[in-house]
This record gives sequence, C-alpha cells and structure tokens, in this order.
Amino acid sequence: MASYTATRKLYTLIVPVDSQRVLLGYKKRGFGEGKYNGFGGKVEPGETIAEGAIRELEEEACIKAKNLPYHGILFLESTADSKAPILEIHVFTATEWAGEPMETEEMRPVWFAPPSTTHDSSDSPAIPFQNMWEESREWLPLVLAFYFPTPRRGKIQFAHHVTFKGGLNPETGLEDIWHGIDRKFVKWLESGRKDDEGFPGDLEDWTEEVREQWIEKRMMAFEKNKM
Ligand SMILES: CNc1ncnc2c1ncn2[C@@H]1O[C@H](COP(=O)(O)OP(=O)(O)OP(=O)(O)O)[C@@H](O)[C@H]1O
Repeated sequence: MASYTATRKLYTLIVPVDSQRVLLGYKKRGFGEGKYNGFGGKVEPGETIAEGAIRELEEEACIKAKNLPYHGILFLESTADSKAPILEIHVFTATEWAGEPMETEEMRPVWFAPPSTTHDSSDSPAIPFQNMWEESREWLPLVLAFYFPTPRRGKIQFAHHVTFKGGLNPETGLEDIWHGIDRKFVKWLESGRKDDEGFPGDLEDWTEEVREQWIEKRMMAFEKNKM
C-alpha cells in the first residue's frame, strides 16, 4: 500500500464555552494572524495531544482547562502548494477552567454569543465567521449546537477532511492556500463510539497506528474521487 509522505503537522484547538457564551481569540501574530479562532498550537515532542491542548490554552489565554471534551479531527490539505504540510487538528471544548481569560502577546480573548442566540438576548457580539478560517463555518456551529441553547447529553464528534484550492483571504486581500474549499468529507458521530470507517470516538483511541491507518484511508478516498 502506498503510504502518504507529505509532512503532517499535529495541532490542537480548544473552544472554551460558559453557560451563555463562546470564547475565541484574536490571533495577533504568526499563522492565522488577524483571524478569530479557538486556542491551540503544535503538539510538542514528548507530550500527548491533550497535554499540548491544555498548555497552549494556558499560554494563549491564561486559563487552565479542568475538563476537555473531545470533538474530533480537522484534517486539512491544500493543493495550492505542493509543499504545504497536511494539518491534523484535534478539536476540544472546555467548560471549566481555573483563572480568568487574559490577553497575551499572541491572542486577545473575546466572548461571543453562540449562533442560536437572538441578538437582543445577548450582550456579546455574534461569532465573526467572516474573520475566521473558512471551514470553521461548517464545524463550529454544530459543536456549539451541542451546548446552546441548552446542553445535550452525550458527545458530539466529527471528522472533517477538507482540501483547499487556495483563495482570497478576506483579511489581507491576498491569496491564501488555506482558503477556497475544494472538496470536503464531513462525518458526525453523536455517541463517541468507534465507527466502521475506523474513526475512533475518543481521543485515547487515536493511537499513532490508528491515526496512520485512518489518514491513509482518507487520502485514498480523495484520490479515488479525483479519477
Ligand atoms: C486552515 N484552517 C484552520 N482552521 C482552524 N484552525 C486552524 C487552521 N489552521 C491552523 N489552525 C489552528 O491555528 C493555530 C496555529 O497555531 P500556531 O500559532 O502556528 O502554533 P504554535 O502556537 O505552536 O506556534 P509557534 O510556537 O508560534 O510556532 C492552532 O491552534 C491550529 O489548530
């Protein structure tokens, strides 16, 4: 079996929520500068994905997550640059933490009203999807629908495999390889149980081996579609 050799970057992303609001960060520098997003970054050698997620949230927003519901994976490719890495981003929410969100050198935390809120019933502004990564429009509302208007039991998880062809970045007016959705595969699981395509419902089931196999399967599915 051909194995997929492009560089892969392992990232985390946490979206903190309280009973009425969603915390996003305005990225002040580096990758994604000028956009709102959850908090996260690269997983460092020697740490687990969950450890990386907690560390990045603390570094970027000064809060320490006390829980970390797992929601799944964003698996992002861009055909606009053959040398672009593949982004493997593991997504969490947090509903409990220690400390108060504070601005850091990298991020400015801002509270937003979830999409289900009517304008008049919230003091917070609506989530600025136009200033976020393009594919956030797809997965973030569905994750938030699990909490708002009323929290549901159980788990909601997804696998989201998107290929970008490059497109105009609305913040800069320049071409960006991570814009312009070309193809997408979206899978939702409400139970958090492993499914027949091998998508594991829980973070601890994403062993190195399972990740390799699942990703290889995804890559092959997209390759097949091309023909
Ligand atoms: C293309 N579509 C995307 N959609 C949603 N989220 C995206 C994303 N692309 C990157 N992300 C997130 O953006 C952060 C980058 O983090 P980034 O600052 O580069 O990492 P880290 O803090 O380790 O970097 P340095 O240490 O400064 O190199 C990290 O949370 C990662 O999950």
